Amino acid sequence: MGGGQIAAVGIWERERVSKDGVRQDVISRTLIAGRGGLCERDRLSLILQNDFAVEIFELAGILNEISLAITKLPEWTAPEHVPKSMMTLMDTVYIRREPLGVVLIIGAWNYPMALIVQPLIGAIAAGNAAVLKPSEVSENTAQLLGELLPQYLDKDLYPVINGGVAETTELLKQQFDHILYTGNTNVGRIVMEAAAKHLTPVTLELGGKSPCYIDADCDLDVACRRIAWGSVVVMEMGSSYIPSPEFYGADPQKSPDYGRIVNKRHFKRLMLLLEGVNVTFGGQSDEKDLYIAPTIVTDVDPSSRIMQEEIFGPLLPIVTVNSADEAIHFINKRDKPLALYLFSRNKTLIKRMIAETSSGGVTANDCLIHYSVDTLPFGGVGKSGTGAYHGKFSFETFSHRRACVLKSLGMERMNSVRYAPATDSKRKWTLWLLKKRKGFGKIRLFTFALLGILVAILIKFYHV
Ligand SMILES: NC(=O)c1ccc[n+]([C@@H]2O[C@H](COP(=O)([O-])OP(=O)(O)OC[C@H]3O[C@@H](n4cnc5c(N)ncnc54)[C@H](O)[C@@H]3O)[C@@H](O)[C@H]2O)c1
Ligand SMILES: CC(C)=CCC/C(C)=C/CC/C(C)=C/C=O
Repeated sequence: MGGGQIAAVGIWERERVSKDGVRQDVISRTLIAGRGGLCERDRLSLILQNDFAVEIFELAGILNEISLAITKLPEWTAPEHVPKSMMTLMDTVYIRREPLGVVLIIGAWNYPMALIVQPLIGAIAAGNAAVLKPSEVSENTAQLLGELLPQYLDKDLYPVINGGVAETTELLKQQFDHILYTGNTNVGRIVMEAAAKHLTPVTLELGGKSPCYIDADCDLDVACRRIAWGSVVVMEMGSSYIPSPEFYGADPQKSPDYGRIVNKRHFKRLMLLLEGVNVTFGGQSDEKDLYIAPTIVTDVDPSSRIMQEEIFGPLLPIVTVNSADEAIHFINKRDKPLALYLFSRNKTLIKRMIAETSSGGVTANDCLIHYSVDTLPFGGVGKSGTGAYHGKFSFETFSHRRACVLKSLGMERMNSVRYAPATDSKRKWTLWLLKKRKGFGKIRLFTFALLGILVAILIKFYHV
């Protein structure tokens, strides 16, 4: 796709969304159209085999966010009236959310549908056109998105560009109004560099290592089950780390619920991480089947590869610490993670660990749940990412907040205090007028008007 074509899409969209009434109608219809398309389970199941995982981890979030956006759109797009200073007391002061223009959404392979469509919902709700670049690693979903979306959404406004590094590199040369990228930190740098050439703002949804602390005061059985579930969900793999057949039977390779490594490259990468470490559970693999058993590694050296690199597979290294303080120190010595998981019965300790560390999000006594709450922003901090989305935060990410002050041409006497020639009295009045008064939002317009008139009389009286 050429830059001209993308720019043209942006201009047309900007014109089309410039009237709020039209905008809401267009957006609602677009979201509803998308919803119909994505609900078509018969089409999806052609390619997506594991219905439970697809429905719960990919589609549920998408459908809930579409409903939320449709319901909340009038509220999100309404002008937001804000507290005023004395100087703007008689003016209309508000924030207007406007579309940014044309945004680029680049997805990763582990939730290939959700990582493209969830940001897209926010982009559409905010009134943007969006170019979509699904991950080529999950090629079936990429193909499905390429086939399905143009059937339900305007293909000029929401084109799907499929391809690999070469195509993404070409796309990144174009000028966009925002880029949301999900993927690894190294490519995150490439995306940010390309965006910087056009001064394009970015949301980077990156990764890294997310620590999980298990306190001595904990129900280990519950913690293990929830951590096992969390590992499964993130890795698109499946097995309980508990040495029991509870989740997947005696042989996870035979379980229909247990996934496979996404491709040979990732299989080899994971097997390399296992070299020279102490495997205490699992470790079996079958390259032809891209299968790696759920594996626990203990007595890990913090400088080993498995502790340095992001894993993204069914390998769980366990580091023993002697205290919560040591765990906090361990976490703070490393890059700020995308997520932090804390398991303890001690609520005071959980609050302390949250206060003394930093991460994109936290879930206590479970894994990943903060991702599913659409009233929470989802994103990283530091090396795990910049910016956030989900629910209203997606809408905000893809909106420009335009500061609007609408004055009348009257009240010139009050304004005169800031005009030359400067006097001490004018200086004092101006400083007073610039002060923000608490509680203005609750005072009625009538009281505002009275106050304004009073100020004007005082200023006239003092001949400033
Ligand atoms: N923060 C989040 O929400 C989130 C969610 C899922 C995954 N992740 C992170 O994503 C990573 C896994 O994804 P991945 O990076 O292996 O995914 P990936 O290989 O699917 O790549 C992601 C995207 O980057 C593009 N890309 C790859 N190399 C590129 C290059 N040189 N130049 C330009 N574009 C390029 C790909 O085409 C793809 O669309 C992990 O680090 C994981 O933690 C983060
Ligand atoms: C549906 C429930 C209960 C949780 C959602 C879990 C989920 C899909 C997490 C994904 C988190 C994510 C994108 C991690 C990054 O790699």
